[in-house]
Amino acid sequence: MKTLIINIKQLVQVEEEPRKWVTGADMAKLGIIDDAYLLINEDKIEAFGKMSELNQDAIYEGTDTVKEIDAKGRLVLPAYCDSHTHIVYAGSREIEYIDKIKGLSYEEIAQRGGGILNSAERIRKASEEELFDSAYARLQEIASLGTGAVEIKSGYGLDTASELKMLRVIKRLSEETPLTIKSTFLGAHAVPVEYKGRQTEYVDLIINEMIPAVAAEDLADYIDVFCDKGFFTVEDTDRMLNAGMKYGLRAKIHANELDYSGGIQVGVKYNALSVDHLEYVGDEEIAALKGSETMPTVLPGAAFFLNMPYSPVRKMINAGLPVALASDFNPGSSPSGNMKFVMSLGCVNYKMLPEEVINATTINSAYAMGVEEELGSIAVGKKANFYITTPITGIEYLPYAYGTDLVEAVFLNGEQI
Ligand SMILES: N=CN[C@@H](CCC(=O)O)C(=O)O
Ligand SMILES: [Zn+2]
Repeated sequence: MKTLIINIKQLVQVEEEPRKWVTGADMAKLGIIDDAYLLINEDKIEAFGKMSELNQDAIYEGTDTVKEIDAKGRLVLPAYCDSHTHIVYAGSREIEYIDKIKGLSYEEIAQRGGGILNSAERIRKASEEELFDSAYARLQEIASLGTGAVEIKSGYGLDTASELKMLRVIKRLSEETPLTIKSTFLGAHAVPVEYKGRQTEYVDLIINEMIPAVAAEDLADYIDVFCDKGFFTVEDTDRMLNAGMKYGLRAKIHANELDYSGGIQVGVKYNALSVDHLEYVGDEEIAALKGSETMPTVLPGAAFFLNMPYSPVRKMINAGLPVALASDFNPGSSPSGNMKFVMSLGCVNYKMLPEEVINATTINSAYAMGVEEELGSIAVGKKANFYITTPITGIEYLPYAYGTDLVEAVFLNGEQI
């Protein structure tokens, strides 16, 4: 079955030659075809181009069914790739939100047993079924907002059985939803209460028990560590990434959210796919990232929600680096997976241009979750994951109208959801 979309006002993020990522000044460039068509064959992109070049007869030849959609006045963009989320969780944390409004810091809330440990207590009590159902509903919500691929972390279990439970839920989500899902083991998200004061022993548990168990069931694509002040040290991180590497788990880590933690450097040392958060980035961190294969990933929703300093995105782009943006959807620091709002925050708070935030949430975030060969742009042979907007003026309107849902239809694997 083929789907032909005609009269597209702007077909956005088209690539004749697929790239792995977009860096530096190129981030402000975007392939756009005005007055375009897009042809889908089953679950893949078969062709695209200008309406004036469309040969309808050739498309209909030898095909029984061609579904035609007239997109007059509308834009078509590749679905977002959200490369950093914690979407499997039990219960919201609006009480901490109030504590934050009253002036408590993220670290103070964590020290009082709130934060990640609060979510850990709840996830340990929750059944796999409950976790699946709530995460499934969140995935449906983000898919309706235009997200087609998502990375999901464990990290609220903090004991072997509960971490495995979370990862099994992620596996089931990837089997039972049309979204493309990558799974990350984050046993080193925080030290659980029962290991308080015994951090090294908890790290030993992760290395000797959790990582082998995760690998034995083939439950994760990546390994993550929260390498930051008050959480895991560079030495802990080094040990865990080294252990993960032996089981084929590439690093994708939380780094430099709370301080110049050394997380970026240790991530690059292990050829991490991405280092995420990056509120504290100076010349040394930029030098470490230059020439590496590691995607600097910024999480504007978390910095906004926690009222944190903003990552020096402009400085990184000016230094020629690529930058990805992700939602960090989680109950504590970013209770939203709305990638259009992430783009708006990128523009307003990080002075990124609309072209830059689109690159950062599509091709670059696809790289940051290891799916850039199949997703993240409109290119022949790539998976047909895209959305059609409501009638709008152009790409600038997307981040500008920050509170309006402008998604009219979402297609994942060639099918409208
Ligand atoms: N910074 C570390 N971890 C999460 C927060 C998780 C939570 O507070 O529950 C993050 O990415 O923001
Ligand atoms: Zn996170």
